[in-house]
Amino acid sequence: MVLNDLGKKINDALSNLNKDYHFDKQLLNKVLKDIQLALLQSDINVKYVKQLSDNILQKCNNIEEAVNKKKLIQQLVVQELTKMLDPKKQPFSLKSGKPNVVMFVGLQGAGKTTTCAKYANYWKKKGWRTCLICADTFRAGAFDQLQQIATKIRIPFYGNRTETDPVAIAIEGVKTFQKQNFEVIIIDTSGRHMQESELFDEMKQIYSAVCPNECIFVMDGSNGQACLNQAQAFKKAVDVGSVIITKLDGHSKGGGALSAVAATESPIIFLGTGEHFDDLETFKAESFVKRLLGLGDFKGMIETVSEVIDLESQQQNIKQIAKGQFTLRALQQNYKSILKMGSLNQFMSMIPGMQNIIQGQISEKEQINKIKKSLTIMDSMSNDELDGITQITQKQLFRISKGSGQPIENVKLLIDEQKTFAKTLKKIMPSMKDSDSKTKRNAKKVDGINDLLQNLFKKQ
Ligand SMILES: Nc1nc2c(ncn2[C@@H]2O[C@H](COP(=O)(O)OP(=O)(O)OP(=O)(O)O)[C@@H](O)[C@H]2O)c(=O)[nH]1
Repeated sequence: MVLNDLGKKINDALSNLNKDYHFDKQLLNKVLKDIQLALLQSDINVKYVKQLSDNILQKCNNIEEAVNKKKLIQQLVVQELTKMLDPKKQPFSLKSGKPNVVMFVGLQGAGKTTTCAKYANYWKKKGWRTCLICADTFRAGAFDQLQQIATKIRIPFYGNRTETDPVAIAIEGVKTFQKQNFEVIIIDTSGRHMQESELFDEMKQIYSAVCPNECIFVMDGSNGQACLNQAQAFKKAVDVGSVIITKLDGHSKGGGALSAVAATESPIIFLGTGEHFDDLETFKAESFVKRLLGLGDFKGMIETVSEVIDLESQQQNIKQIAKGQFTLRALQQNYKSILKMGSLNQFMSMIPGMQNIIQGQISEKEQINKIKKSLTIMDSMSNDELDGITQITQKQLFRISKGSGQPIENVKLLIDEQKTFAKTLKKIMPSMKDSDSKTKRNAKKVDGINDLLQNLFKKQ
């Protein structure tokens, strides 16, 4: 995940507090110094670093009495980092069935066009009627770039190659899509330099003309603490509702951008973590900090799982699983749910300790490919085969392999995988028999998905 190094360094500092050590003020100061160093190395503003360690020190008055000192300080670090990154302001939430107009602004090359596409893809995957408008008439090629991406992710696109007025394009695009009952109408605008007052005026004109429900400021995270001035300049010009920080992949100094934006009190909603459409991580301060420190985020995980799995419509599936019948169809449904969850790595980092397990294992792209291959194979199976009514014979193996275009070994591997999951579930199901509460059902789904995910991350 983003800022892996920071998380590792803070954890290294905390490991000095193992119970066996003799604890005194000197040791506490050393631990706090190491934490300060880790934060400074990831470019977090020195003012925040000082504030954070002062606050922790103040709350450590009775630490000698604490049974688990490491845990106490870890909790304080989580609290203080969360406080720093959480502006306590709720970001805009989309209204279902209504046209939500979302305008993207930012400096030249910050990653607006790419992020518009990622944002569109994110909401489309969640079932929203989403579309894209190119109101960038400044950069030659912006029209083609967005149109090509829109085609790739199958999202309706509006642009006008011959019109030179971005305001007219934005108005026309919004009108067109409103008439067609689109719910998320995304406007990409030209990139600006902070000194270019004309382009700032143009941005204000588009803003006034379309009155967006949400204005998102896209910022290049590799600019570190300079992000603060940029965010403030844009906030002054238009009513920036929230921020997306891009290019945080592999940027060890990403803490600078995070803390700088936090100072503007605009909620950060997503982080851009790569050039691909799926490289977008949702950002919630507490969840982010917990995952950063490898503590997992069960609340976030349950929310994610409940969001993508319609428990009511899956009653039949759950009943079957409860009887220990984990069929290929159940596996197919679970794999489809996993694909809907967005970033797999982000999901995995919600599981405590999983961060260490997945490091060095197969990449997210490889996992997704593996799932997609399995789904292609299952698409070539009959209903009876998926439901376990017919045994899959050698002849059927050949048919499925031919139909899916996958080698026969992959078909066998998938069937073995399903048998392993079924066995595991049979073992753990009896302990759940006496429960039917929603939370336990959700927790059970999470368990099942954990098993699947753990397996996916194994090197083949
Ligand atoms: N590594 C990485 N690259 C990114 C990310 N987001 C965007 N990029 C890359 O940044 C470059 C600029 O992205 P664009 O989306 O064209 O930027 P823009 O803000 O629309 O550019 P202008 O319209 O000229 O202002 C492209 O090469 C993108 O692939 C990210 O999260 N990570």
